[in-house]
Amino acid sequence: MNILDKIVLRKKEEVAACKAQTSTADLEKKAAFSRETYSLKDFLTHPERTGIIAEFKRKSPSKGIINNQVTVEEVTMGYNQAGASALSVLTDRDFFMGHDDDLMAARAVNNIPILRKDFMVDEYQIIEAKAIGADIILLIAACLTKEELTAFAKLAKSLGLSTLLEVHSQEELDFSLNPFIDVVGVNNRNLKDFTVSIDTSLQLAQTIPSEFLKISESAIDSPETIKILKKAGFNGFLIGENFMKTANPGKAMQDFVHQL
Ligand SMILES: O=C(O)c1ccccc1NCC(=O)[C@H](O)[C@H](O)COP(=O)(O)O
Repeated sequence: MNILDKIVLRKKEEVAACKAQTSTADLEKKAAFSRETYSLKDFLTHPERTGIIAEFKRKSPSKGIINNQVTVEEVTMGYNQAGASALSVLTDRDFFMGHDDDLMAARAVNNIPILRKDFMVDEYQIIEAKAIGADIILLIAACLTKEELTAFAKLAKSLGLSTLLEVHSQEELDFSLNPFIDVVGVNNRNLKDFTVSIDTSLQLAQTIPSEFLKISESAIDSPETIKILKKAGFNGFLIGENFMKTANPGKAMQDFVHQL
């Protein structure tokens, strides 16, 4: 079984356990559920923001521990000050050492959009995302059917959340677009075998319909790569490891941005 299938299998068990503990009616009573959300599209195109979606990621299946010596507050505030258009916070525990508490902590100290970076397999998680203070959900085409992608994005829209659709191939792009999607992300990492190539973004750039903003995700490790991706038409760039592997990820992003 590949890693993505393992993650999805475990996620379905986790969600079933959460549902047994906390109802959606209880989630809807949380204070964050009623807050006004920030729009990913607005912040990606804001002239004073960089287009970078900066990720808080302690660990990953491909790299193991990246950094577990920093706090979510210091890192996300550093990213915000360095001009992030949005924050991405991993909430998956078993494979990424994330937690819902990390997102809530980031929410408490930041006023820019936050992506709940997790593997969405059930509508319950979308309601939960709103209840913990997220503004954006991620839908990974490789894990979902066309019907699920439409239903999940439609629910997100009805809650005021932005949807980032993630694809890795032309085939995924062809079946997964729907009118409720806000932004299309091309993941340069093959989540089944961990190989990475920026060419994935460059190849798909032209075939993403122009009504969608587009972002490139993963393995972005230099300002030169951003310049190439911008030329290819990308509006946003999801970066995790390149910043998180340093002792001060916020400062690393600031230095990176100065070279753009
Ligand atoms: O990063 C992994 O190893 C991974 C493995 C399996 C599923 C998802 C995975 N990563 C999620 C991501 O796409 C990245 O965290 C994100 O795009 C940032 O990538 P990077 O800048 O390379 O840390």
